[in-house]
Amino acid sequence: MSIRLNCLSNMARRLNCNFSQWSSRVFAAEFDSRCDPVYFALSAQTPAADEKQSLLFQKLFSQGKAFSVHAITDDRIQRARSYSDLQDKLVSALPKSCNLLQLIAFHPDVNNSLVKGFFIQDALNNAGTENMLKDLVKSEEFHLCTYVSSEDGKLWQQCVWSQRGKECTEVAKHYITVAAKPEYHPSLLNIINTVVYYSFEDAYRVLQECKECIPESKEVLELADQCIKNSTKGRFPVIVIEGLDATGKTTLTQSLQEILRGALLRSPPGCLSQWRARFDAEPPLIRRAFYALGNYISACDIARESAKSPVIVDRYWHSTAAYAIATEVGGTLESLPSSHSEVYRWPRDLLTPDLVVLLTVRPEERARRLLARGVEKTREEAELEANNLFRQKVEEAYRRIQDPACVVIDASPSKEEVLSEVLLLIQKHCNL
Ligand SMILES: Nc1ncnc2c1ncn2[C@@H]1O[C@H](COP(=O)(O)OP(=O)(O)O)[C@@H](O)[C@H]1O
Ligand SMILES: Nc1ccn([C@H]2C[C@H](O)[C@@H](COP(=O)(O)OP(=O)(O)O)O2)c(=O)n1
Repeated sequence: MSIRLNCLSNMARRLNCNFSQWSSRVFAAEFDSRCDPVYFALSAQTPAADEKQSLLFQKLFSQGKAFSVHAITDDRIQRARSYSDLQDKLVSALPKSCNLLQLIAFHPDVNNSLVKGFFIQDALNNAGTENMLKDLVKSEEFHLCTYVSSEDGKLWQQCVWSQRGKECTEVAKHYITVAAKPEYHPSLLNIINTVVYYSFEDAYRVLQECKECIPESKEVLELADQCIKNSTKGRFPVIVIEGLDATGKTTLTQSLQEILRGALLRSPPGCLSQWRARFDAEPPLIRRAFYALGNYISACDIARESAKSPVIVDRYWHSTAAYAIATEVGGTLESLPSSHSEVYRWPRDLLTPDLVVLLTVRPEERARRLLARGVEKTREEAELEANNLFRQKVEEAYRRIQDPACVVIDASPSKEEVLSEVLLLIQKHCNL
């Protein structure tokens, strides 16, 4: 399957089709995270027939029958939750003959314009699939589109369906043309303040908007209300240890705590543990706001403790931003925002540590440690293991975060060697 799809996106590039102008929303159908999506746009006017385009669209839309679905509400919380629900419904209800892909719609270069949806190819063109999707539209939270060709198969149109009274009716129809690949992967449009938050207020606002649908938000907000805004560091150093799971953070932070006679803290802080699973089950918009607030709550503890002793912190803002960016950005390492992108900047109102150490471990060694530990993996960690690419993206995002940037340590050697290397670093950076 991936070979066929790979061919498809390469084909769009090779064909050098006549690209439509970006006046309208552009759609990107993502077939495989390792290659570019196929980009297409809509046009009210009949485009000139183009052999190459029709060939590409035939492959895209006529593998049996093609559909797309996306949530349409303006409420960002409801839209994010509807998208998650829709994914669960589609995964469980679609027949095996269907291929479920991610489809995103966006206005190039317009921040926060990205809307996530799904593209469905039904190889067997089951009537049941179409009826099931039309049923979904009844909730009025979603738009359903079907794709039809002209009789000669040269032109393709997207038909939009909506529930009108008892009937699911076609409400609009547009021609489809190939669109140029944008300079940046469209997922970058939705990082700032959608999955990575750069101020207490921005993260706080998201949970405020969730108070009705997620009652636990109120309790998290109450804890956030108690934390002192813009808390500042005491006179002792604050050292953050970062890295993927099983890179040795727990082992190292415990040793550092003993040797430096310091305080050991973590983000998210213990007071949020009871709600972590609840927010982990929510879409990224909400889940990442929870972790962002966790950092501000931890910052209060760090400020207090660093007045008394050195502070060692197990995960902090680097983790929050790196996982969020890597999850949000589709495609390969090249799709990550470039090194100087503003997405890697540190939030101005968050307490800054003196040193951030990133532990990296060779993939084979990390797999060995995970296996030896024998704990049940979180869904995300299972994905990390299955998806080497995702792991690389998280690590690369860690490395790109600035002010403070992290110091990268190879944590594959023995515990003792890793500890002494980090102690040397601490001496150098923190005057200890
Ligand atoms: N330097 C090291 N060499 C070999 N094994 C290690 C090393 N550091 C940690 N481990 C082992 O690897 C596993 C994961 O370490 P842990 O500290 O729990 O990682 P994390 O907190 O990053 O998930 C544990 O079983 C631990 O004993
Ligand atoms: N400060 C933090 C800490 C964790 N996170 C998120 C990032 C990932 O989605 C998970 C990783 O957590 P996980 O439970 O695997 O971490 P541990 O290694 O067990 O500490 O939590 C965060 O966003 N911000």
